[in-house]
Amino acid sequence: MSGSGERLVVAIDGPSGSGKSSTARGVAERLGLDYLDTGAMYRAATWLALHEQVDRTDRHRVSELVARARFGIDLDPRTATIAVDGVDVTTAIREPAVSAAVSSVATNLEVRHDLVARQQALIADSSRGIVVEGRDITTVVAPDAQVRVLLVADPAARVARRRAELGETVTADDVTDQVIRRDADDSTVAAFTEAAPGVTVVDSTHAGLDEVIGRICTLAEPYAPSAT
Ligand SMILES: Nc1ncnc2c1ncn2[C@@H]1O[C@H](COP(=O)(O)OP(=O)(O)O)[C@@H](O)[C@H]1O
Ligand SMILES: Nc1ccn([C@H]2C[C@H](O)[C@@H](COP(=O)(O)OP(=O)(O)O)O2)c(=O)n1
Repeated sequence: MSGSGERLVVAIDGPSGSGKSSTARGVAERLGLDYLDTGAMYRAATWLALHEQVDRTDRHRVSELVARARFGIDLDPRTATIAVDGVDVTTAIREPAVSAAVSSVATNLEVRHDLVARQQALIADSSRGIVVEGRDITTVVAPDAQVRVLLVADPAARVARRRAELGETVTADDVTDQVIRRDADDSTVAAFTEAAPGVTVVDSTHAGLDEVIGRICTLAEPYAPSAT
């Protein structure tokens, strides 16, 4: 399991727009590790609930639907595709409708229990070592990871990044909803606003992507002799 010394596990948590996905993928590519985006799993569960038109306030129905679903998760950081019951949803899970609804599924504790178990199984099965990113990786999913990072950035920087990414497709209010409101909702079930003991805080507000990737690779160096 993670932390036992044989396989490197890098756990990265942080709020929306802090740079988790791009940073985690970059670290995984540089160190030759697998990559798991746990947010994509909550998004895929949300896509399924929307697709099946299940009432998301009916928490038990949503969790039953998710429990029956087969997730196809590609751990290659260069591709990182995700499928639900054989349907590739890699692009669909980034749609505004999924972003707006995902917190209602991510705050469903039955769904969390199910997805955390699946994430831990994927980590246990990774023979190369793995970079895992989300909101509760350093605290719940892989608290014994050798490298544990809380990636933060000022709210204004996070909103600006999301805005640049989404472009003309969304309004300023939508972007603020996707970043600030969603973090407030998500932080009711996962502690990603403060670093847990032993977790290194990395602030990306004024640090470029390459610099942030480099800092995390440096933290991993003692555990990955081939790391640069
Ligand atoms: N250190 C950084 N400096 C500037 N922009 C960044 C940095 N890290 C990521 N980004 C950009 O910010 C946006 C959001 O990054 P992303 O990795 O999706 O964040 P998260 O997964 O935390 O929501 C992307 O467009 C990404 O290229
Ligand atoms: N380990 C995780 C990962 C994500 N979530 C929630 C929080 C978010 O609202 C959604 C989607 O996460 P995602 O990382 O894709 O969100 P951002 O791209 O950072 O905006 O899932 C969670 O509760 N626990």
